[in-house]
Order: sequence, then structure tokens, then C-alpha cells
Amino acid sequence: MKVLVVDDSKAIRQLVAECLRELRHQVDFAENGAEALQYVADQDVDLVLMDVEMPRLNGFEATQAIRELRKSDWFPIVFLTTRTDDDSFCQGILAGGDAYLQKPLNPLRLRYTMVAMERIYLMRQKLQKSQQQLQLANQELEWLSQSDQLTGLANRRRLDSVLALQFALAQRNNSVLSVLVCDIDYFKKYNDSYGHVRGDECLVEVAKALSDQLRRSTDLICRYGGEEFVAVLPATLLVEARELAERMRHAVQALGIAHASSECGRVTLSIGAAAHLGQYSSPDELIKAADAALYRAKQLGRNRVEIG
Ligand SMILES: Nc1nc2c(ncn2[C@@H]2O[C@H](COP(=O)(O)OP(=O)(O)OP(=O)(O)O)[C@@H](O)[C@H]2O)c(=O)[nH]1
Repeated sequence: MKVLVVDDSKAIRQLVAECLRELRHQVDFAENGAEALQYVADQDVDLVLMDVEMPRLNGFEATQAIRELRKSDWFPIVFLTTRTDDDSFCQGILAGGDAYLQKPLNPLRLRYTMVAMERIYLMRQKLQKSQQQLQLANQELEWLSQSDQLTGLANRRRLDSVLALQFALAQRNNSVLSVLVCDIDYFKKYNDSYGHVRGDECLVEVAKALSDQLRRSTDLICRYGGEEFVAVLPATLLVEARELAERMRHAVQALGIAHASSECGRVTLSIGAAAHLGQYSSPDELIKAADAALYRAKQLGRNRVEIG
């Protein structure tokens, strides 16, 4: 453990340090309560051995201040003191101390108090580790709950929350928010001709081609469901959204995935674009506008971009 020895007597500091080093602990020193408080504010420590009678801040005051400073971070504080009366003992424990050793120092008692405190310290280490693991597992779970299993893109759930946030930001900042709704053409026929496994592989490739086209960290592409994808493009004008949509359409066609029932013999994409400049009252309306443009793209022959 990393132990801070706080005592205004150099002789006692040296005596305690000798005992602790025999037990293979790392030792640092402070000469009074104020120094101890500064040390704990600046550095990590696993245990404090604290004298009580000291100039400036005494041991009880320093302990109270340390507990206040490191509220969520417990480490043992053990008093080393000549004050043997019950009142002092109670005062020390209430100030935030965990054990009370008398001076003159009995090395055996110090040694075994350290053994007891180290046991608690190790349990605490274990608890902290499992809390960290739990936190990581929760983060992973949260990430998974917002991702599409097949393509790894964000899923509908994440889209809903990001779109709601970006819509509110666009309203507040009077900025433009564009969306693209993309749909693979004749995908039912693709599945019918090549099977569902190839259909899934096609979705994965298309998803990657779409996400590869995004240039801004604030853009989001998600799998909206089935063979539909939605891109959310904050601070993006309709003309810019259209350019991106064309890039996406070309990228999918350039994959060269054979599709005998499609006009050009390859998998293609139809895209509807819409931009919110304050005219829509909800994210849903914005998506509906892009959806209507997508419908037109399908009507006009597919493999094209239409704007709402
Ligand atoms: N392989 C696979 N197919 C899916 C998945 N999700 C949806 N589909 C299929 O995608 C097809 C979508 O068909 P439709 O909505 O009729 O659209 P389409 O055939 O692409 O026709 P257009 O959009 O008009 O060009 C359906 O056959 C769904 O079964 C999936 O996760 N994997």
C-alpha cells in the first residue's frame, strides 16, 4: 500500500517508516495536518497514519477535512497518539478515523493493525474492479441496444434520439437539418433470386458503402429497418444533402453487386432528401417529407435521388 505518515516528530516518522518498509509498504511523509491535506488533495494514497497533536491543523481536524475532500473515496486513517482517554478515542473515530494506536508505539500492534487494514483495502480494490467491469458491461449493453446487429450501424432507437436532439438544436439555432431516406431497389426480388443469406450480405455491403460517404462527425447513418437507411445531416443545406445522396447512390452502384432483376443488372439505391428550415413541426414530419421524395424516386424509375 502507499502509506502517508503524518507526524511532526522526525524520530517517530522514521520509526514508523522502518516498520512499514519491513512490511513492504511504500511510505511518504507529512509534518502536520495541513501538509497531509495538501498531499491527499494532490495524490492518491491507500492509508494514512496520523498523529493527533500537531501544529496548524491537528490530526482530528485534518482527518475531518480529508474525509470532506475525498467524500466518495474511502481509505483507512489510523491515529497514532498519546491521547488515551475515551473522549479522544470517540472524537477520532467520529472525525473519520478507522483505528487508534497508542504512543509510545508498539511495533507489533502497528504491524497487525496494518494487516487488518490491508485486508479491507484489498476487498475495496476488488469491489472497485467489479464496479468498473459492471460499468463497462453497461456501456457495452447501451451501445448494443443502439446498434443494428447485422450491419453494425446505429439502429432505429438511436436514430429517434439523435434526430429528436438535432431537430431541437436546429430549431433553437435557426439552422438547417437535412435527412436522407435510402432504400435498396427491388430488394424483395434480390432475396427471392439469391436467398436471404446473400440478401443479408448485400445489406452489410450497402451499409458500409453508405457510412463511408459521411465526412462530418456530426452526421449519422442508421438502418431504419429492412432495406431502408436514414442519414441525419445537421447544418447541411438541401443542395449539400443532395450531393451526398448522389455520392451514396454512386457508391452502392459501384459495389457491382449483381442483381438480375434490376434495370442495370446491379444493386441500386433510391434516395429521398428533405431539409428542415423551420417549416416542419416534428422530426416525424421531416422524415415523412423525405419518404415522399423517396416514393417519387421509386415512381420515376428508381436508382435516383429526389428532393422533398
Ligand atoms: N435478407 C434480408 N432481407 C430483408 C431484411 N429486412 C427486410 N428484408 C426484405 O427486403 C424486402 C423489401 O421489399 P419491398 O419493401 O417490397 O421493397 P423492394 O422489393 O426493394 O421494392 P422497391 O423498394 O419498390 O424497389 C422484403 O422482401 C424483406 O423481406 C433483412 O434483414 N435481410
